[in-house]
This record gives sequence, structure tokens and C-alpha cells, in this order.
Amino acid sequence: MNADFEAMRVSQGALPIIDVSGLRSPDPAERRAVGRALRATCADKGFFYIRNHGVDPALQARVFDAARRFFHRPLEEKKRVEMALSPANRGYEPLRGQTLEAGAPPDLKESYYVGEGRGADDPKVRAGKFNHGPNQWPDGVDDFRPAIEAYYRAMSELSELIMRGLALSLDLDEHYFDDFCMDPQAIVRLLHYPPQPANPAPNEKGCGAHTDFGGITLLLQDDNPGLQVWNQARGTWIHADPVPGTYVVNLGDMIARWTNDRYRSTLHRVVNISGKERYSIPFFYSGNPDHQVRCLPGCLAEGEQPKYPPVTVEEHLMEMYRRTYA
Ligand SMILES: O=C(O)CCC(=O)C(=O)O
Ligand SMILES: [Fe+2]
Repeated sequence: MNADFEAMRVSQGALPIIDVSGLRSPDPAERRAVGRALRATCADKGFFYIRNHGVDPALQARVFDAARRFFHRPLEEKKRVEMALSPANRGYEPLRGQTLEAGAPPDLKESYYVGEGRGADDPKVRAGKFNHGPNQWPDGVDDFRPAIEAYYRAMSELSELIMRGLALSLDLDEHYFDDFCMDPQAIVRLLHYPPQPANPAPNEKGCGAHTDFGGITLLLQDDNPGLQVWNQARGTWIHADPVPGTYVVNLGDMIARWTNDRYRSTLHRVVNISGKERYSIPFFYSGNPDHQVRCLPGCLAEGEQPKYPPVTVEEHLMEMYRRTYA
């Protein structure tokens, strides 16, 4: 099985690396230039690397370090903060806790979910909003909470920047998505993949093939390869191997919906054939739960109909969780 996965290897060069520093420029022409670069890649696979993103490498290292120390703890301890105990789906998800690819065996990964922490008196928690509530924090894992909270803030800021770039890429006002970005739902997810076993069950993988549910995903990888992105045109998997100093960014299903599929939410999976423990940290930016996702201006040709009915972010996310958590 592992040999098959390896045989499908094609070069990682198929995914572009975009320098996003221009989005912070005071010069509108520089910001628009990044928008143009984004447009091409979003309409192709919706999967690309970004560099000069501005997130402090020391902060990234702190989060990886905290993740490693947490996942190394005994299972009984990790289970004290199990996601099953959280009405907001926060905390620890054991190995094989999710099946991202329908029909495949459960995923060979364990994970930890952190979002915006909200107390019982928060109006959105009182209103019963999906996935709103407090985080869970493990005892005795040094720097776990401070590192992840600081990272959450940095990634929220970067996500807002990328959303402004996406607005420009669609010839919309740079602030078109500001309402979507107000009081947003987002998740820092720590992931740990053990090495792919020598004799895996048929089709067993770190992450089954899936598209991401939400708006945008910004993925931080350690040094170990494993992420593969479907190349529809060739019928092969592109290996999105780690590139130092970058994030892999991919567009989720909501952006495909918004753009009537002009922008792509592409199938991807993880097969950890590195032989080592692999850690990764996706940041899922889903936006304001009450925001209506409907076909954007400029994404319909004359006579073309929207393929998807309008849906709120919250409705969309609920449906996607339902599909992957039995
Ligand atoms: O770990 C990775 O490289 C990708 C993870 C992923 O696709 C996901 O969590 O949605
Ligand atoms: Fe994903």
C-alpha cells in the first residue's frame, strides 16, 4: 500500500508560492498585484503556498512544542480533556476519532481543537450557536494555553489579510468580506500523525481524502511530508511538501459556493509515509456564523444560475460536522 502511495508522487512545484507582503503595502497597486496572483491559483486548484506572511517563527515553534508535549502524554490524561466532554467540540480527539473520507477507515491522526473561548454568559453561547463555548485546557502542559491563544490571534489577523486579498482577486472592494470577518468562528487544530503502519488496513491513511468545509485554511506543517492534493487534470496526487517559511493555504467549500465554483475547494489527504511522527497545525477560518453565503457579484455569466442556494455559515458548518463525525 505504501509503495502505491509513493508511486503516485509527482512534483510539488505544481503549487505556486505567493508572496503576500504586498497586501500590507500602503500602495493599492501592490495590493492589487497580489490579488491578481491569487486569482489565477484560486481558479486553478485553490491550493497555494504563501510566504512573507508575518507570523513569528518563534510563536510557531512554541505551538509545535506544546502540541508535541501534549500528544506525548498518556491517553488517560489526554482523555480528561476529550472533545466528547465539550458541547462546543473543543479539546482532544483520539486516534481514529474522525472519518474524513466516506467509506474509508477512520483517520490515523489524533487532534486538539481550540477556538475562541466563550463563557456561559456570552450572548452567542446563550443563544445556542453551533460550536460556541469555552475551550478545554489540559493540566500541566507548560505554555499550552498562552502559546495557542497568541497563535490564534496572529492567525486571525493573517486570515483577515488573505480575505482582503481574495476580495481584490475577485475585483470586489477590498473590504467586501469585512462583515464575514466580524466576530468570526475559527479553529486552531493541532494534529499528530503516527507513521503510516507497515500493514495498513485497505485505504487507511492519516487523513482521508476530503475538501475543507469552511472559508480558508492556513496550514503550518513540520518538516515531514504527507499532504497530497488532487490534480484533477492529470488524475494524480500532488505532494504539497513542507516549504520552510510558508503556509499552505487552501480554499474551503464555502468559497467554492460563494463563487459558483469559479474558485476551487480541492480534494486533499494525508499519508504519513515519512516514517516519523508528523505534526501539523491547520487554522480554519470560517467567518461570522450568521453571514449569508450567496453567489458573489461577478461570479455569474449572463444566463448562468447559482448552483447553490444561500446558506448561513452556521448551517453550512453544522452539516459538514454531521457528515464526518458519525
Ligand atoms: O495535516 C495536514 O497536512 C492537512 C490536514 C487537513 O487537511 C485538515 O485538517 O483538514
Ligand atoms: Fe483539510
